[in-house]
This record gives sequence, C-alpha cells and structure tokens, in this order.
Amino acid sequence: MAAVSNAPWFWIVVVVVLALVVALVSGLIIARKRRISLDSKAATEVERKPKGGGYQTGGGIALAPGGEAHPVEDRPETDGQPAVGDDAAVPRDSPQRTVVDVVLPEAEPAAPVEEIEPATGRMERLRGRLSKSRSMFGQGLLGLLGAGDLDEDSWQEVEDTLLVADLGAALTGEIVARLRDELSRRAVRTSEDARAVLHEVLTSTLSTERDRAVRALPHVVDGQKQPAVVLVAGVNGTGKTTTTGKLGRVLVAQGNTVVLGAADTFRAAAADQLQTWAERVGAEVVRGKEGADPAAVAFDAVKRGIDQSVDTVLIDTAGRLHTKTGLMDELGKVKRVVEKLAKVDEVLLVLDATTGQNGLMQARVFSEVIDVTGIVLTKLDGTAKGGIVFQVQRELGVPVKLVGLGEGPDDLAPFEPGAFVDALLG
Ligand SMILES: Nc1nc2c(ncn2[C@@H]2O[C@H](COP(=O)(O)OP(=O)(O)OP(=O)(O)O)[C@@H](O)[C@H]2O)c(=O)[nH]1
Repeated sequence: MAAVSNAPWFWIVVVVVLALVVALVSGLIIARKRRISLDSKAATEVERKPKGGGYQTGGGIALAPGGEAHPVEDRPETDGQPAVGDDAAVPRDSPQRTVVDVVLPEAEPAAPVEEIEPATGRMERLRGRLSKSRSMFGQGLLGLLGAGDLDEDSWQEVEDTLLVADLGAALTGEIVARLRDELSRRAVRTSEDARAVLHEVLTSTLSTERDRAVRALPHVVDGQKQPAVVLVAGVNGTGKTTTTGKLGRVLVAQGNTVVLGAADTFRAAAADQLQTWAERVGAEVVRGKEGADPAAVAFDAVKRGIDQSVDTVLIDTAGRLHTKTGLMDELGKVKRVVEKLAKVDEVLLVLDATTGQNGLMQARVFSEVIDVTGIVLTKLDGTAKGGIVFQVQRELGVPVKLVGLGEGPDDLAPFEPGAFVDALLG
C-alpha cells in the first residue's frame, strides 16, 4: 500500500477524482438555485392576472372549454373578433380587421303618431262607400241599357235616372245622345257590352286635360326651399276642417312635414278640431285667438312654414256663406296677405255632394272671388247623387281632385275617373 501511495500516478488519480466531485456538487447547487427563481417569477405573474381569470396567450397555458372548439366561421360576425363564449384572443388565422368609415344615419323626420293608410288604391278600397250611387247607376241605368233594344219610354227613363243622379240637364242630354249613338253603332246586344259602352261614355265625360295632382309639395324659389301653400275653402259644414286634416295625414304618410293653419277663427271649435288632427300625425298647428283676423293667422302659418322649412302649409279657412259679401271679401284678403310671403299653390274648394245643385251655386260664387284650382267633393258616401261630380267639373272647368268617402281619418281618396265609374257601375 505504501508503495502505491508513493507512486506519482496515485496522487494524480486522487486530484482528478476530487476535482470531479467538487464540480458535480457545485453544478447541483447552481441548478437548484435557477429552478427556484423561475418558479417565483411564475408566481408573480399569476398574482398580476386580472381577477376574472384572463389567461394570456404568451403565458403558454391554453385553457379550452370542454366540447368542441369554436371554429371562426361558426361565429355570427365575420371579422374574426371574439363572440361571447369564445376565447378572448383572436385566432391567428382569422381575417385581419380593416379600418371602416362608419356612416351615421341621418335624422329621420318625426314618425307619424298614428299608422296612416297609403293613399294609393283608396278608391278601390272605398268603392263600397258608393253603394247608394251604385243603386242608381249600376242597377237602374245598367238594368235599362242591358235589356236590349230600348224604346222611347226606356230612353226617357235613362234620362230621368241621370237627372235624379244630379248630372244636370245639359250633361244628361249629351250623355243620352252619345249612348244612343254608340249602342246602335256597335249593335250592342248583351248586358256586358252595354256596361262597357256606359263605362266608356261616363269615363270620357269625366276626363279633363287638367292635372288632378294636388300641388302640395315644396319647390325652390331663388335657390331656397319654399313650402307649398294650400288654401282650403268652402261653405260651413262641407267638411273643410276634416279634409284639411285628412290631407295632412296623406302628406305626413308620404314623408312630408306639414304646418296646419287654423284660419277659421269664426268657429273656435274648428281650431281645436284641427289641433286634434295635427296631434294625431305629429304636425304643427298655428292658431290665433277666437275672432282674430283670419288673414293674420294664415300669414303666421305660412311664415312658420317658411322659417321651419317644412314641405307644406295647409290653411283651413272659415266656412262662410256666399250670401255674406263681406266674408267672401275676407277670403280674397286671406289669399292676398299670404301672397306677400309665398305663392298660393292650390286653392281647394270643398263641396258637400249631398247638397246637389246648391253645391254648384256655391262653387260658382267661390270661383268668382278666388281662383279655385281643385274641387274636393265630400260625403259621396252619403248620397245617391254621385252625378254631381260630372256637373261640378263641367260647370267650373276645374278638376275634382279628391273625394271624401266617409268620416274616418283615411277616407279621402284621389279622384280617378275610371275607378270611380267602375265603383258606380258595380
Ligand atoms: N260621411 C261623411 N262625412 C264627412 C265627410 N267629410 C266630412 N264629414 C263630416 O262633416 C261634418 C262637418 O265637417 P267639418 O270638417 O267640421 O266641416 P267644416 O266645413 O270645417 O265646417 P265649419 O268649420 O263649420 O265651416 C263632420 O261631422 C265630418 O265628420 C265625408 O266625406 N263623408
């Protein structure tokens, strides 16, 4: 043993073994120290996590809910952003969001307070309201004409029927002559053919070159929007206020803004009535004190309409008797005063169809004072004398533009000769 320990290679082996042991022990100590520092860093990160969880993708731990993963294309939205229940992070393969200009919607006109029936097709919808007139034209007249060859007595009956229906002597004579001519020329034998001839003759009698459109839409004057101004005139109780309200509804339903002028200061209730109509569709009313100058109220209404840049100003005037000359003058004054601000685009004369020939007399007087541009024939639902339409138009040379077919808010229809005659004949 002494000999081995004295050998130099022995001490070399001892030194190498000791060096290896020292290296191994110090390596182990350093490795342990590193592991502890990594763990403590992870602990610090956990503490920084928000309270609700919220794992970071960089955290290296992916938590997935049980069940199937949500593929991107399953989401309701397509921009790759997370939906409720998705992973908080956007999947790498989802399409990139781009910058998008968002156009804010324009402010829309105030929605009508009530639902309003569309104006188109109202004549068809309301044709049943002409049932009284239909019994006269459809049954009476067609019954006679469809019976084949007519003798003189039968032609006399045709004439009488037209007169009773308020077509007046001149128009009745004209229509009977045309019917006689057409029926024999076309050798009409069946009731269907007779109906077709009657339809044609009546419709062409109602035709006019003049436009039936109500001029109630705004226009531009000197580069500025100008509201249309509509005057509604007529004798007491014909239905002026009601017609003004109904027309306001039609305009609002078509997206127009409307000011109603209560220039009927004669009857206090008329302004209240108009206010109720306006409130129902969200329109504005301009009214004066009871007994105020109607021209001043009409002026204020038009001024308000211009200032607020509305589309239409409808002015309800007082129901005045044509025998009172002063009151008729007043109507002329209303128009003149309003025209200091804006042109009056439409003067609607409201006539009550049930008053027959009296309505015609009123129409004549009104048209002498004021330039009537359109007729509104109301209460056609309550009369068998629908023939007044023919006469009024012929007498005045002014087109019937609207017809009132009931007391309901949407019972005002545009006048269309073909549809009207169709409803009359049933
Ligand atoms: N059946 C029916 N009634 C109507 C029609 N139009 C209006 N009326 C009714 O007729 C009556 C008179 O209507 P108003 O609008 O007040 O008449 P007005 O011409 O303004 O009357 P004043 O303000 O007195 O001049 C009311 O009861 C209306 O409901 C219609 O087409 N058919």
